Amino acid sequence: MADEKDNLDDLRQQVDDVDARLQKLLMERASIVERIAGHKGKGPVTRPGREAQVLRRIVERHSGSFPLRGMLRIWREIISSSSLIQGHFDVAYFCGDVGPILRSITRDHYGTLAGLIPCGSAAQVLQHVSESPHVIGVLPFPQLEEQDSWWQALARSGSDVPKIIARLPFGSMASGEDKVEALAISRVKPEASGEDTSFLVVETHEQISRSGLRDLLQKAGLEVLSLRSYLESGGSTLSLLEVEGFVTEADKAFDALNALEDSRIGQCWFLGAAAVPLTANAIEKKPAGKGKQK
Ligand SMILES: O=C(O)C(=O)C[C@]1(C(=O)O)C=C[C@@H](O)C=C1
Repeated sequence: MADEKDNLDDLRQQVDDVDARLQKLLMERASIVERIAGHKGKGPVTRPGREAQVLRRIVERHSGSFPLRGMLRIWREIISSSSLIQGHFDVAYFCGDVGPILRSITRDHYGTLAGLIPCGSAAQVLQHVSESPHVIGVLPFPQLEEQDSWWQALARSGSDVPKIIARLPFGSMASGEDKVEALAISRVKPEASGEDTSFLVVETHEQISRSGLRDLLQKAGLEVLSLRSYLESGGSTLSLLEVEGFVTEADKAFDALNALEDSRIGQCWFLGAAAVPLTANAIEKKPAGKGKQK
């Protein structure tokens, strides 16, 4: 029931006023972003760690009836448009088995204006990203027992080797598609967001059980969250590990692994890191829908 004090025209006028203020604030935000761009030089413009911090703050502050998922979606558009103010970037995504879903996850995350490059294979995505610092790649999250997965191509050294920089969807936005996850790769250096997981590849020369490998890594101070293994033709095994925290080659855990001097362990590579996405729980616990909030 409408409140008798409220006059419809007045209320619409108030909405118009709020819209004008919002737009003015977004234009002000854009001019600040232009100044941020001046600090970045010619390098890549996106900073996934910072983006995660911005979105987490949106969740913390949120209250009232405006749906949080919608709010996050708006902010993804703001952030992506703000990246494009600073410089062009394209997103190459793998349109294999889960192609249509990966496309919509990519579009949700990188916004309406990002140029999307559909790729028929993960190798093509990797090639686009390797060739340009202005291309981000989106690839399916590695599955448990895949024999041929794209992450093996990142297990090498070199400054032009792409790194994992983000995990999508970050805001668990498109309902029904949440179960499909993807990883974004780029030549941007991964940056910590304060709540991250990292991806490492460890080579092992002899048969070693999953739990044995987990124990060894724990000795080096690494908390393994998940592990995927791949047997190479030469007989050694490559294992992709997702570990707790932001752990780069510069981390003491890498030295600790070498210091173990365990002959079963070979090389170890840092593949990148990603901000831990918002859980559906964190989003749903925020009120949405009709009714006044405290
Ligand atoms: O903080 C920055 O570096 C920005 O460029 C601003 C901003 C944003 O809109 O908040 C935009 C793009 C980056 O990926 C991260 C954040």
